Amino acid sequence: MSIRYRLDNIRTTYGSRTVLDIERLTLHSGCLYILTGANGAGKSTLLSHLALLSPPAAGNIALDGETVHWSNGSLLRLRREVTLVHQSPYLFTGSVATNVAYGLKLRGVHGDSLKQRVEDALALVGLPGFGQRRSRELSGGEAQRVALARALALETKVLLLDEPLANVDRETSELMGKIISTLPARGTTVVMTTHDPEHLERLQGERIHLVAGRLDAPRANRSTSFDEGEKQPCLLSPKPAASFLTA
Ligand SMILES: Nc1ncnc2c1ncn2[C@@H]1O[C@H](COP(=O)(O)OP(=O)(O)OP(=O)(O)O)[C@@H](O)[C@H]1O
Repeated sequence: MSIRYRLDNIRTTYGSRTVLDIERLTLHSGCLYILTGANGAGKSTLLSHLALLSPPAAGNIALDGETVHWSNGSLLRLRREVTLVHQSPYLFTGSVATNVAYGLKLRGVHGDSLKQRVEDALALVGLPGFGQRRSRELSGGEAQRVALARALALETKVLLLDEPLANVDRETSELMGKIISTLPARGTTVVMTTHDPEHLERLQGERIHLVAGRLDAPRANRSTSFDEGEKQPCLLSPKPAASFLTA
């Protein structure tokens, strides 16, 4: 059991308007969190903080016990532990394989190992053999799955998904839901947003509910708030697999 994120006294403002105000939020390794809330409640803003892409106006974020310093070289290193998949993910012109390989190449993966990880990731999202397809010729649902494959290939400690199941058909949604559900058992911290109550039921994650930028009903977020000695109910696996793509 380990604490992945600890957020303290987070306040985010746009002009004079406070859009996020979170006193304490603790997220663990090996957990799936479902982030809910009405339009404008602050879900994407919270995801962008967790992705370490934008700093809050005030407050502290620690990832794996390391406080994030927003202007320091360690930020890039910490960012590599986190992958954010946007609701309308951007795929580069070119092949699907080029897209999936992109982040891996940046991390120094090349040759046969790169090829294998790309193929494995595509197979995982149910698109085996799609590597040579042109990304611009994909349907919306296929593009969404390629974006998920690109994220999964990186095997980061944290996967943040902004409405990953919103624009896909039921079959794809069920497939992606199943894939997402397997990740916590491998040690990954997954945070995904949804507006669909069915996903809450189906994915069985720990719910984080935002109302106008604040955590709603502390009881609903009980398991996300760490108190010494409190049982952590969402810890699924004490031993993350070395590589889930080959597991
Ligand atoms: N760049 C920005 N400038 C000004 N206000 C912003 C900006 N980005 C977000 N906001 C405001 O911050 C609040 C939270 O927005 P956010 O996108 O985090 O909500 P959300 O819960 O993700 O909404 P949705 O479900 O519609 O995607 C909203 O009131 C939004 O208008």
